[in-house]
Amino acid sequence: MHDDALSIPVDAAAAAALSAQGLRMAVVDPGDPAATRAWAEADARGFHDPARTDEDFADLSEDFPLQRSVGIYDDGGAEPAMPIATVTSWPAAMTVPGGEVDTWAISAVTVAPSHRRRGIARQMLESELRVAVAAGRPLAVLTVSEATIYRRYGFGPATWSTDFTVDVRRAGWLGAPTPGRIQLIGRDAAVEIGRTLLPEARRATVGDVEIVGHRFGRLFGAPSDSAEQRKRRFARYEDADGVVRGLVVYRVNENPQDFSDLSADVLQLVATTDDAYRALWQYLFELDLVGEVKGWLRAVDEPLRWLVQDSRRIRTTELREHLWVRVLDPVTALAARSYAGPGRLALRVEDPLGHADGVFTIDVDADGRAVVAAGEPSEPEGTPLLEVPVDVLGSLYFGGASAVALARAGRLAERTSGDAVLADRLLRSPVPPALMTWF
Ligand SMILES: CC(=O)SCCNC(=O)CCNC(=O)[C@H](O)C(C)(C)COP(=O)(O)OP(=O)(O)OC[C@H]1O[C@@H](n2cnc3c(N)ncnc32)[C@H](O)[C@@H]1OP(=O)(O)O
Repeated sequence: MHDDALSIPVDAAAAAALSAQGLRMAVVDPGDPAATRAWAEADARGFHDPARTDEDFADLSEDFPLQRSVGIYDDGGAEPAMPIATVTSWPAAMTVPGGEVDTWAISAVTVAPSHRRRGIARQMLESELRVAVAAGRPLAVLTVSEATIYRRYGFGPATWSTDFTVDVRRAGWLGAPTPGRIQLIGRDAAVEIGRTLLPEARRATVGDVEIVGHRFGRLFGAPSDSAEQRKRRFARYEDADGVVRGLVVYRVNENPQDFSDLSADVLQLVATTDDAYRALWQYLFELDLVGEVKGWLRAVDEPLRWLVQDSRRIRTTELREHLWVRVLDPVTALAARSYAGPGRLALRVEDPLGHADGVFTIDVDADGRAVVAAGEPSEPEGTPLLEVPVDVLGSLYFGGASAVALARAGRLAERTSGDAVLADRLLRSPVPPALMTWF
C-alpha cells in the first residue's frame, strides 16, 4: 500500500498503452498554476461548460492539493499544454451501516470531443482502479453524467435519489410543533454551521460521503458565482437549548406572471434531529408568496411524506440512481459495515478485471459485526450463496438494492432457491442509503 495516496505516480500500464497512441499521461503538479489552470479548462471543455473565469479557477484551486489530478496530453497536437483528457480522485470516507468505509472517489472524467472513442477513458478508469488498490482503498465510488458508462468497469448503482415538487398550499402541514426556533442567517454564518452540521449529518446517513474542497463551498453558492450566490437564502434551526441542529439553503425563483405564486428550490436541507427536520420543512411550507417547494436530490424515503395531509401533493419528478460503487477488496469492504445479523452468507464474485474475483464468506455475530474471509464457507450446505458479477456486489454493498429483485432480474444467481431472501435479511439497510451531494 502507498503511504500517501495523492503522490502515487502515473500508472505504468495505462501510460504505456496511451504512449502507443502518441499520448502522454501525467499527474498534475498541484503547485503549478499553469498546469492546474489548463487542467481545469480541459475539464470545463469536456463537460461543455463555459470557459473558466479567474474567479472559477480561484474556487477550484483549493481542490488541487486535496486530489490526484491526471491529464492526458497530445504533445503533437494544437495545444500541447492543455490535456485532451482529465480525471481526478481522492480518498473519501463514506457512511456504511454501523460505521465508515474508506473509498477512492473519482470525478472529472472527460475526453475531448476530438479524441473520443479511442479507449482513452478506459485507460483512465482502469488505471484509477489500480491506483485505488495501491492506495489501500477497498471501494471506488463516483456519480455519473450518464448511467451507461461505468458498469463495464465494475461499478454498480448503489443509492437512489428523488426530486419532488410540493404544492404547499394544498398539501396541508401535519407535523407536530417543534420547541426551537428558525433564524435567517447570511452565507458566512451558514458556511460556518455547515462545517459542523454537514459532517454530523453525513455520519448518520448510510451512503453519504464527506465533502471537501470547492464542493463544500458550492453548496452555499460558489464564491465565483455572485449572481447565484445573491439568490441563496439560509436559515438555521436551533433547539430549545439554543443548539443549532439544522440548516436549509434555498432559493426563491421569480414568476413574472404572478408575484404571489413563486417557487422555491431547496438546495440543501440538513438536520441532525427530527425536530430540526420538521421545523425546517414547516418553515419552507409557510414562506409567503411561495406556492411550490422543490426538493432536489433528496432521499427516497423522506419523512416529509408523513408530515402532510395529502401526500399526492408531493409529486416525484425524478427517481434515479445516484452513487455508483466498485468493490476492489471484498474482504475489507464487507468487514467495514455491519449487518442485520446474526447469520452467514457466501458470495461468489466474478470480476473480469480480477480485483474482486473469488468466493467470500461473511460470518455475522449477534451484534451484527462480521468476520469476512476469502474462500468457501466451512459448512457449504447450510450457507446461502449468491453468484454475483462485481457491479452487482457494488449495488448490494450499502444495503440499498434488493438481492431478491436482482435475482428475479437474472442479475445474480442463488445456489439454492431462497438464498436471496436470506441475503437481504443480512444486507439490507433499515433506511435506504442516500448520497446527498454530487461529486
Ligand atoms: C465520474 C464522472 O466524471 S462522470 C462524467 C463522464 N464524462 C462526461 O460525461 C463528459 C463527456 N463525455 C466524455 O468526455 C467521453 O465521452 C467519455 C469520458 C464518457 C468517454 O470517453 P472515451 O475516451 O470516448 O471512451 P472510450 O473510448 O475509452 O470508451 C470506453 C468504453 O465506453 C463506451 N462509451 C464511451 N462513452 C460512452 C457513453 N457516453 N455512453 C456509453 N458508453 C460509452 C465505449 O463504447 C467503450 O465501450 P467498450 O470498451 O465496452 O467497447
